[in-house]
Amino acid sequence: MVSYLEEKLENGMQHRLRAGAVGLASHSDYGFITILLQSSPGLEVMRHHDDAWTAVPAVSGALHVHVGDTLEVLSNGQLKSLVHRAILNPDESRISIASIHGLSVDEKVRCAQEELVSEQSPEMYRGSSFHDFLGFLASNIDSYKRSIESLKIHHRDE
Ligand SMILES: O=C(O)CCC(=O)C(=O)O
Ligand SMILES: [Fe+2]
Repeated sequence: MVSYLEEKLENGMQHRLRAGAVGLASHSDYGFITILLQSSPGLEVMRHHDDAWTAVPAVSGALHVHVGDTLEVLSNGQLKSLVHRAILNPDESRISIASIHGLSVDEKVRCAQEELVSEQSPEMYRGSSFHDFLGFLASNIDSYKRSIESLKIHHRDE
């Protein structure tokens, strides 16, 4: 059993991949905000205005904070969640710690109704919970779809 595990783990080791390969595929995080600490470069974010990938420098002790899907839903799209990914570097080991902040598993979040929804500005996303998100992941395991796309409400005049 040990050799079975060793072989599987060794095959899955990311250092076997070429430099610059994507280690963690493009995604946005569930939750309101993510607070992330990286020990060396690797994190890349997609710029909102032109979708270009931009490396986030690893500054010792600096925390990187970004908006997650739940905050996009809560703000009715006024704040956009950040698409990001992690790139491999076979010469340097890298540790990243991501702390993703959300509500309890069955708590559905939808946007603030009275403050943000009107005839001119209709609700843009269906409410959903972390439980719903896990269900989405399980049924889209082989695709790179973002769960927030599945929450968008399509209004008739769009
Ligand atoms: O390793 C990284 O910098 C990214 C980690 C990440 O995106 C995540 O855990 O959601
Ligand atoms: Fe992430």
